[in-house]
Amino acid sequence: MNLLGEDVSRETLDKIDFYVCLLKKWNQTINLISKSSVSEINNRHIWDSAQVYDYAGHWEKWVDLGSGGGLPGIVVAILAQQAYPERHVTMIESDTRKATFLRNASRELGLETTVINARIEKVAPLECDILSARALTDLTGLLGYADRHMKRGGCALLHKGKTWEAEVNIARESWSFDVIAHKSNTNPDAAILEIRDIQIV
Ligand SMILES: C[S@@+](CC[C@H](N)C(=O)[O-])C[C@H]1O[C@@H](n2cnc3c(N)ncnc32)[C@H](O)[C@@H]1O
Repeated sequence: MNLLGEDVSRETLDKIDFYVCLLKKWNQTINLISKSSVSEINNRHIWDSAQVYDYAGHWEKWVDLGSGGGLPGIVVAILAQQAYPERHVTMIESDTRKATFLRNASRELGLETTVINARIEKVAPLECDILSARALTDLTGLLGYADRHMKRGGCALLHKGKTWEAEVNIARESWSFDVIAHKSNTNPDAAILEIRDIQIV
């Protein structure tokens, strides 16, 4: 696997394999990913999540909203761990059983993440460099969350499905922002939206 033009180490790939094992095991009792997607877990979830890492550039503080089973929060933390141990990932997840999974998986994987078991809108502003969210809510809602938790000059990297263009147009009614749409490598209809300079209109 190649990210940012760098080869990913054997150790990192082994951690990703271990994370996949944990996801599959816990998915038998908690709905972390849809049962129908388990057979395609690497492409549908792991490499799909890993794409945001490519677009992040330099960062110290990453916040992933509505992390569920750790997509993309845990994947990003694994990718950063070896080369950039000073980088920190915080995950916000309101479902207590999923938050327990995130804490447990982080411990088993040796990741120094922070898991906040609360609603995003109730958490005090986190001032992050990078904010991510996958399969959480529409773009207008995500921009409200980003405005709360991203620091000035920060960047939101948002997984969006085939409605992304319509969502951008609707969001422009409430927010002004700069956006670059990166075509998804795992789904031709989907995009990773790189969003900066968010301001309410
Ligand atoms: C559809 S899942 C997506 C999970 C993961 N990001 C993924 O791509 O598989 C959305 C997650 O966001 C959480 N969630 C929804 N609204 C939330 C809120 N306001 N605050 C915190 N977590 C929330 C849900 O509990 C759920 O785990």
